[in-house]
Amino acid sequence: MTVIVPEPVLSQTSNNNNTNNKDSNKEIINEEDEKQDLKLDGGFVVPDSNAFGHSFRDYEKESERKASVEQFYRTNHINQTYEFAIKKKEHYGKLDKAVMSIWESCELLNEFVDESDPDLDEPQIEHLLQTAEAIRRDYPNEDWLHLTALIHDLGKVLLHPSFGGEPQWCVVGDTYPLGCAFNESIVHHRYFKENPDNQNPDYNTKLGIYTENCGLDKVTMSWGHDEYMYLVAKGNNTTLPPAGLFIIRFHSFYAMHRSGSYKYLMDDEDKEMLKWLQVFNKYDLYSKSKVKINQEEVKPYYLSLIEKYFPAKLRW
Ligand SMILES: O[C@H]1[C@H](O)[C@@H](O)[C@H](O)[C@@H](O)[C@H]1O
Ligand SMILES: [Fe+2]
Ligand SMILES: [Fe+2]
Repeated sequence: MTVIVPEPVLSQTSNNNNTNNKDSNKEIINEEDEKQDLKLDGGFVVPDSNAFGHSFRDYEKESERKASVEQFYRTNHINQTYEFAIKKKEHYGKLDKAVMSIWESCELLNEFVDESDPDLDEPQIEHLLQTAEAIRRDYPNEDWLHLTALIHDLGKVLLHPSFGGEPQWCVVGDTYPLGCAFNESIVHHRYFKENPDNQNPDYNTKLGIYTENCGLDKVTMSWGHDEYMYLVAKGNNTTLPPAGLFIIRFHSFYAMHRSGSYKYLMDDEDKEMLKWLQVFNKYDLYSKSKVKINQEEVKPYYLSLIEKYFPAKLRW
């Protein structure tokens, strides 16, 4: 079956006069890229500040979450090695941990707050619904995008005891390639100094074990909820289009989709898919708020999408 994914809507008149939307988080965002992003946002108005009154993704700003988020990234950066990620992928790729519907696993996320996130301290299910509902408003005809948004963070069920009760440092947070040098645009980059791969001459060069433009599909990313949910979706034969799978798999790879690093690992198809990921990212990031979605009201719509794109029960 061929699934045709339309081009992202290029809104001619961006209704966004907000010049204050650059995250002051040391991410190098090129002006041109930023302008292009805004045209791609389908009309979404980027808020000035997060629920704590700060700019989004500001990892240096003093706040009630700063110290714990930094501690999170320290542990993450020291422990995510190439070998570690390969082992986790093999282990979880078996999909023998649980059999469960998509909605059941959404509900499991009710109890978790993401320790890596400076912008949100609400249970994860709120974030899933906020993202999906925001993107649905601006892209009413792309139902695959609504479902992608609903499930993009579902891999965080790895935190749950019935999935192995993994610690936060290998489930949440931004992701990055392993087996090659850590790029400086990665949040709290300095903590990689203590990562053993940083000393390994096979892994600490620009390309490391990869070849120029080999394609992200060939790259082993740090282990977390993105890769896990990708494996679950693929392994259960979802009919979501490739762009949906790409969003799920790389939405935490901010060094690539926001800072423009690691282009040398991408192939032409990745560059095509990136357009949709950048559309999605606006909603993923800027819909984070204290506003609650009425779950019971929207549930029937999402159940119908789940039924369209997934089997009733999935192997996890
Ligand atoms: O803290 C957040 C959160 O864990 C998200 O789910 C992830 O996708 C982001 O990359 C990360 O910055
Ligand atoms: Fe995520
Ligand atoms: Fe998210």
